[in-house]
Amino acid sequence: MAANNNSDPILDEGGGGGVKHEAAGEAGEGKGGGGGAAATQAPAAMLPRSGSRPQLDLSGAAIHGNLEDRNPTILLPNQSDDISHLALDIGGSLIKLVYFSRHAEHSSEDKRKLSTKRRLGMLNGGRRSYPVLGGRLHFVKFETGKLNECLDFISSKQLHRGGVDSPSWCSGAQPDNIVIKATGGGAFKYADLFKERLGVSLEKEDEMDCLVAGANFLLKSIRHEAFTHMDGQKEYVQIDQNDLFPFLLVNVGSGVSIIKVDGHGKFQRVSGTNVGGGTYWGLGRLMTKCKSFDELLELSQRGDNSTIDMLVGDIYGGLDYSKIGLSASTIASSFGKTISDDKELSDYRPEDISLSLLRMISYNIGQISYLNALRYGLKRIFFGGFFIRGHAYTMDTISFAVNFWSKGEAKAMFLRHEGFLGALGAFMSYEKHGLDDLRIHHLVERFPMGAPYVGGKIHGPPLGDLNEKASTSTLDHGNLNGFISWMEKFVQKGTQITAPVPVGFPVTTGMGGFERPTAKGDILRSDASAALNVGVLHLVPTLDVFPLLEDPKMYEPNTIDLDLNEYKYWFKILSDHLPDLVDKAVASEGGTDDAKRRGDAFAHAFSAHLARLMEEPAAYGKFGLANLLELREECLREFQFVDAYVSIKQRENEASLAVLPDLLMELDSMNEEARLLALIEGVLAANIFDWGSRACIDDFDMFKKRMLADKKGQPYKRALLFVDNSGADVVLGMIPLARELLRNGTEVVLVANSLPALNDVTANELPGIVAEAAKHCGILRKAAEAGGLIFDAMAGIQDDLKDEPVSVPLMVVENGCGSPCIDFRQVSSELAAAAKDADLLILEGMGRSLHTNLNARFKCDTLKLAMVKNQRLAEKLFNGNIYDCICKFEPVHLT
Ligand SMILES: Nc1ncnc2c1ncn2[C@@H]1O[C@H](COP(=O)(O)OP(=O)(O)OP(=O)(O)O)[C@@H](O)[C@H]1O
Ligand SMILES: CC(C)(CO)[C@@H](O)C(=O)NCCC(=O)O
Ligand SMILES: [Mn+2]
Repeated sequence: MAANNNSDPILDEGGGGGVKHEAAGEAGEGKGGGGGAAATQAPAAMLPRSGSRPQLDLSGAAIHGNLEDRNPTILLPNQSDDISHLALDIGGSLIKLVYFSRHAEHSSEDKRKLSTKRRLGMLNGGRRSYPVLGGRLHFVKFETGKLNECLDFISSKQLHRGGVDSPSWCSGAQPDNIVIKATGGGAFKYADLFKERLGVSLEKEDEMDCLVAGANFLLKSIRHEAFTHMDGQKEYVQIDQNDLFPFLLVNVGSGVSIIKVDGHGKFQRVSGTNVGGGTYWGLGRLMTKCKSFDELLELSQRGDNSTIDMLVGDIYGGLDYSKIGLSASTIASSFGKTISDDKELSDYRPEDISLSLLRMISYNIGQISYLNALRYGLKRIFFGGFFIRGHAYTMDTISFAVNFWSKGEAKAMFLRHEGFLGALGAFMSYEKHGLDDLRIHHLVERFPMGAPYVGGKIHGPPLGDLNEKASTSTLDHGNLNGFISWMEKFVQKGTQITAPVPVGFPVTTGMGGFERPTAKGDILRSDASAALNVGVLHLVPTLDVFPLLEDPKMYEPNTIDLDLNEYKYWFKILSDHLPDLVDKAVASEGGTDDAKRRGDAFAHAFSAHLARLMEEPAAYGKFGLANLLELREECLREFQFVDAYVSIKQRENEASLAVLPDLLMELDSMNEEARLLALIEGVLAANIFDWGSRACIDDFDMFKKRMLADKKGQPYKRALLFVDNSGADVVLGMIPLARELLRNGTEVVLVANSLPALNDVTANELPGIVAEAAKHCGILRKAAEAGGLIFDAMAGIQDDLKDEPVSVPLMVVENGCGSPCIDFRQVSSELAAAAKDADLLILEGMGRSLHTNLNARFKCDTLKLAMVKNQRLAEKLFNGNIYDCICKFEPVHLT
C-alpha cells in the first residue's frame, strides 16, 4: 500500500496495508465507492471516556417500554437526587475546596449497546449497581483572608446548588435547605457568613477525622500519591494496602497536627506544634516585606543562611565537633548570628532571612515528627498541609531531618494532594455517594490546563470550567465567547508555565549540614502551573479490572520505563509532530477561525505539559508512554477537538471497503493453512518473509497448530479482538481475521476505543464499518445479525430465523479508553463482561501490544500482533529493526 502521509509518526500504522493488499492504496485514489455506511457516518459524538458517561445509581435499573425501541427509557429508581457537590476545609491560612461535577447525558444506550449488554448478561441478572456517582473531583484553594473570592467562585459556579449545569432535580432545592460539609476552624468561624451570602448551612465535620479520612482515601485509591523526596530526587512509593497502618500523619498547615493513624477512622492526635506554616509565612512577611507566600519561598532559593544562622563552625573556629557527630556546617543555632552583630534587620538580605526561617521550621517539624514516630515505633511519616507546597527544598530538608535523627530508620513521605486531606475527608463524609467504595481502578486522574488553578489568585471573574464545556458535543455560541477569553488567558498563563523553573538540588555536607540550595533559576513555579501537580480526579465506577489479567497486582501496562533519555526522545517526536496534528485537528473542525484559535491553544497547552514533564518527569505521578500519549488525546478533547482524524478515517475506510470483496475472494480460494498465514500477514500489514523484514518474534506456527486443531472439534469459544486503526488495518486485516474465527465457530468480540485517539477506529464507528463489510459476505452478515450489529438487514430475513441465530455472534464492545494504548487495570464494564467467556485474546498494533502489554500475561491464550514502526523501539526491545514484526502467541497450556 502506498505510504500514507496522514498517519501518525508515533504509532505509525496508517501506512501499512500490507503488500498483499496493495490495491487498497490505488482504490483510494480513484474509486472510493462502496464505503457508504462508514463514510457517511457522522463523527462520533463527543463520547467522553466511558467513565464520563452519566454515572448513575443503576441498582434496580429497568428498561421501561420496548427493548427494541430506538431509545427506550431506563428507569433508575434508586437514583438519589440530593447529591452534594462541594466540601470545604477552611483553615487559618487557606480555604480548600473539593467539588464534584457531573456530566450531562451524551451517549444514549443505542441498540447495539443494549443488545450487546443483553447478550453479555449485563441487563438481566448480571445487573450491576454502582454505589458511587461518576463525575469529576476538582481541587481548588483560596486564601482565607480573601474569603470573598471563594464565595464568588462557589456562587458563580453554583456549586452549592449542584453546579451550573445541574439538571432540574438540583435547582429545585430550596436554598435554605442546602447543607455543605465543612471542616477546619473556619467552618465554625464563618458559618454565619456562608448563610448570609449563599444561604447555605455549613455542616461541621471534625478536622482530625477529615485529615485522616482524606489521607487514607488517597493512599488507598490514588496510584501514585505518596513519594519520598531526598537529595532532589522524587520517588513514588507503591503502598501495599495490607501494610499501610500504622503510620504517622503530620499535617503542616498554619499550625502542625501530628496524628498516629491505626486504621480507617482509628487514630489519635498525639502531638502538634505551633511552629508551622503560619510561622514561616508570618515571620517571613514581617521580616522581608514579601507580598506572597510564593515570593517568600522563591527568595529562599537564592539565600545563604550562614549569614544569619550560627553554625557549629562559627562556634568551634571552623572545626567540626566530630565527637558528637556535628559538622562545622551544621546549624548550631537558627538566627544565632543576628544576636552578636549590631546590625539592623535591613542589613540582612531578605533571601538569607527566608532561607534561615525555612530551614529552622522544616528541621523543627522533621525533628518533632521523628520523635513522635520514635515514641510509637512508627516507620513511616506522611507529611501533608500546604506548607510543603510541593517545594523540593522544603521536602528535602524535612526528609533530611527525619533520616538524620532516625539514623535511616524512619522515612518521610509526601502526598501529591498534600493540602487537600481535610477537604477530601469532609467530602467523603457525605453519606450517600459512598466514595469509600471507590477502588483504585475507578479513578482516572487528568491534568487539564483548564482546571481551575490551585491558588489564591483569581484574575478577573472566575473562569468557567473548560472541561465541562468541552463535554458538550456542539459548540454553543453562548459559551464560545467565554471560551475564547479563557484561551487568551491561557496563552498568557501557558507562557508563565513554560518559563524556566529552578530545580534546587541541595547538597549535603555530612552530618546535619546542608549547603544552601543551588537554585538554577529564580522563579518558583507559579500557582497556576503548580496546579498541574494535582489533576482533576475522574470518578468512573463503570471501569473494571480486566478479569483475564493473570496478576493484576503485578501488571504494568508500559513496556518501557520512561527515564530522562526516553523522555527526551519522545518529547522530540511529539513536539515535531505537533504542527501536523494541529493542522489535522483544525481541518477536522472546518478550519474556522475558532478552530484555529483552539488549535493554537491546544498546541500551547500540550507544549506546556511537555515542558513541565521534561523539567520534572515525576510531576504527574509515575508517567509512562501510555500516559503521555493519552495526555495528548485528552488535551485535544479539552480544546474541543472531538476527532482530529475523522475525515482521514472515513477516507481510508471507504478505500479499504472497496477492495474488501476482492480480498475475501482471494482468501477463500486458498487452503486453510495458506489462508491463516495470509490473514496474519494481512494484519501485520507486511509480508513477514518476503519483505526483507524479519519476524523478531514469530510464533505463527504455534498459533497455526492451535487454530487448525479447531477443526478437530476444539475451536475457541470466544475471541476478543482488540482492533487498532481505521482503514486497511481494521477492514483488510482484523475483519477478515474475525471472519475466519467466526467460520470456525468462534464468537468474536471486536474491542475498540470508546473515544477517538489518532486514527484508531472507535466502538461507535465499528458497527457501520462491519455492516458495510457484511454486504459482501454472508459469514459476516449472519454473525453481525446474531451479534445485534445489523438491524436493518433483518427486515429481509424470515421471521422464524429472527430469534434463532444461525451463526455465532460478532459483537462490538468499547474498551473504556481514549488512547492509542490500553491499561488493562481500567477497562469498560462491557469489556470486562465480554471477557468472562473469552478464551482467546488478540491484541493488535504497536500501542496495545508493544508500547503497552508486550509483557502482560493473561489467563487465556493470547496473540500479540504488531509491526515495529520505530527503529529505536525495535533495537531496544528485540535488538531488531524498523518494520520487524511480532507475532507472539502465548498459550496458557503449553502443549
Ligand atoms: N498561596 C499561599 N498563601 C498562603 N500560604 C500558603 C500558600 N501556599 C502555601 N502556603 C503555606 O501553607 C500554609 C497553610 O497550609 P494549610 O492550608 O494546610 O493550613 P490551614 O488549614 O490554613 O491551617 P490550619 O490547619 O492550621 O488551620 C500557610 O501557613 C503557608 O505556610
Ligand atoms: C489548631 C489547628 C488544629 C487548626 O487547624 C492547627 O493549627 C494545629 O494543630 N496547631 C498546632 C497546635 C498545637 O500546638 O498542638
Ligand atoms: Mn488545616
